[in-house]
Amino acid sequence: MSASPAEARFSLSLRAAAEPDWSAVTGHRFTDELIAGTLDDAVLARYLVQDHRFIDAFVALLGAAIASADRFEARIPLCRFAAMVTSDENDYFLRAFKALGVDEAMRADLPDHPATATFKALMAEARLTADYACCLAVLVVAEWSYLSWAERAGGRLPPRFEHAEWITLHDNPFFREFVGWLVSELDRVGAMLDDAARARVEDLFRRAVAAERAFFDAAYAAA
Ligand SMILES: Cc1ncc(CO)c(N)n1
Repeated sequence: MSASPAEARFSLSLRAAAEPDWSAVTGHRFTDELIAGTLDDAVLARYLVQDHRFIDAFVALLGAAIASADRFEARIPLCRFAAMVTSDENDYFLRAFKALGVDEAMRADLPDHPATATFKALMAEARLTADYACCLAVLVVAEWSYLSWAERAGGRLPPRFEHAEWITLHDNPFFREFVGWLVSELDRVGAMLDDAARARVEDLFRRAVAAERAFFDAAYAAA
């Protein structure tokens, strides 16, 4: 996944340091039920309303990564990914809201769950560093963790599109290649950091994994 084994160790060590939260995210009950097609509609609706707001802050963070990347070769995959999220993925949200009977008034009335607020604040913090490595740390957690749970479906998809498409959006050749590149990019940039900068990346990475776990947990909290 990375240019050299020495660089590869940075992302793997970040992931290992984020246990047990990393495994709690990638093996979360939400993902098990999604893959099995047994996820409760109210849980999915609650999750998607909050996640659409996550995506807003996430696209802004992608923009900061695009702006702070050290070379044009890095801006290209980030731009392509931003284009996918704001087209195919946003379209999925709108169709899923319709299928689940979630209208715009309901979406507007629901407050941010504390888990959403925490995650949005973390993404804003990373974005406002205007530092490529810090932006990458949070992006890598979001995309690598989602690829990891989506891969567990192993190509067997549940019948309803609300479930199946949320899996395939996070496990398809384009997404797999992007996540592989994103992780190798964190390894490349991480190899150039001093100890203090490395510690900042580690801190953001670990807090992002904890935020992912709390975000899935929140979907099961009473409305
Ligand atoms: C909370 C969360 N993390 C990661 C992703 C993947 O982009 C997502 N859609 N939502």
